[in-house]
Amino acid sequence: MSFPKIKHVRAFVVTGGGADYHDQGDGHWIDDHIATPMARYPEYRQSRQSFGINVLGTLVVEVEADDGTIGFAVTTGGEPAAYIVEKHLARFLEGAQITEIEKLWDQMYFSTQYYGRKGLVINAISGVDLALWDLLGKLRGEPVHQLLGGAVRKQMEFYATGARPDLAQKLGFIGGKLPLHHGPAEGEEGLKQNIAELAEMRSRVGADFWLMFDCWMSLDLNYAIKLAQRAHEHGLKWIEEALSPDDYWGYAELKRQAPRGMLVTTGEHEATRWGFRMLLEMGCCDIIQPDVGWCGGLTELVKISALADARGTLVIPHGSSVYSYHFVITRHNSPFAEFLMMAPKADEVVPMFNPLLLDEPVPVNGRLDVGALDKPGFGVRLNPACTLRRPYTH
Ligand SMILES: C[C@H](O)[C@H](O)CC(=O)C(=O)O
Ligand SMILES: [Mg+2]
Repeated sequence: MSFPKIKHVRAFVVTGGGADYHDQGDGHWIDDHIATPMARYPEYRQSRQSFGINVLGTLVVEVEADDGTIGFAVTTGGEPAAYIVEKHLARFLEGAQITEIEKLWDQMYFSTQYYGRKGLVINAISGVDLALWDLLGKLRGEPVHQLLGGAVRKQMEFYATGARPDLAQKLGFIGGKLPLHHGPAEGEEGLKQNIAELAEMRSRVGADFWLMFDCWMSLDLNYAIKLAQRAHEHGLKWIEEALSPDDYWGYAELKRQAPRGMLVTTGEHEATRWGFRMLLEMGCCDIIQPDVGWCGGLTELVKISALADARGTLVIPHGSSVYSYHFVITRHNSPFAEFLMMAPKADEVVPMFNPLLLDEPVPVNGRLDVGALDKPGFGVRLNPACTLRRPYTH
């Protein structure tokens, strides 16, 4: 069977929400005194935007085939990632077969390895990889989940990340993940406030609703162990990304010392099969949370997931909206998914990458039927009302 070849690759940037979900306006829960590694500096404690969390913006990658069909994807990375796509990665794609996704991934990864391996470069590769899967799905007239082997269940269940798990419960989600508000620099008083917030939420949602803490890399091991111990009596289901992503040894110790029954999760800032192999083999966590837009794309996520599956570890992708849903529905070791509440007060469901995508599926009553994903490719369109800027060409 012959497919058109890849004719052209383009990279655009967009600001204001989209895949860079931290790029929100004033008064949003996602920028309200959330614990971060930068909170040791009082001047950067109140707002993550103050230290530049939203400085990159969204990257949009378009891959056009000879017949004019366009696949696209969005991730975080903005202008520097657009440079990498246009000036470095595009050369491997243009003129290649669209069906050569494995080879193209390999070429993108190894040609950038001397300055890449994790972070921005892998975000750029992920964006290209997802655009290739979108294009392949469109050319074959099949949804991406079908290209991955097909759905293993008819419906996905979601937990919600945001400041109001009590409202998420009313909206039908199976659990709520709270941002941790205070880190080690705020001492015992901050720790007490963290526990008080959890206790308050527990009193609102009852005993059975899942509650989790997202610590966004902000803690040290001692604090993380104390937090886990004190949170245990309030039924914390998991403690997420407590430590620096580089501290594999700390995670292994945290997992050893976490109260029995509490899960340790991490991985949203980890990348590639080699990074996740470290987390898995060092016994760092119970759930890995790769972001498909940051870990190397779908081609890499499939490998990461196979490693995890062989060890009995769950893969619950971080955010990434529709790009992760097409994966989650195809894997038994991804039994539920995350939904990031992008409403400023976390009080209603709005599309995660709002306003950038049209037809972006969202959970209804905390659930999404596979039918909502049954469109060619990833099944989403770019919103023409959003201004795309192409900073580089080649
Ligand atoms: C709420 C967290 O600090 C972060 O913004 C999102 C995240 O880590 C997650 O969804 O997981
Ligand atoms: Mg997280």
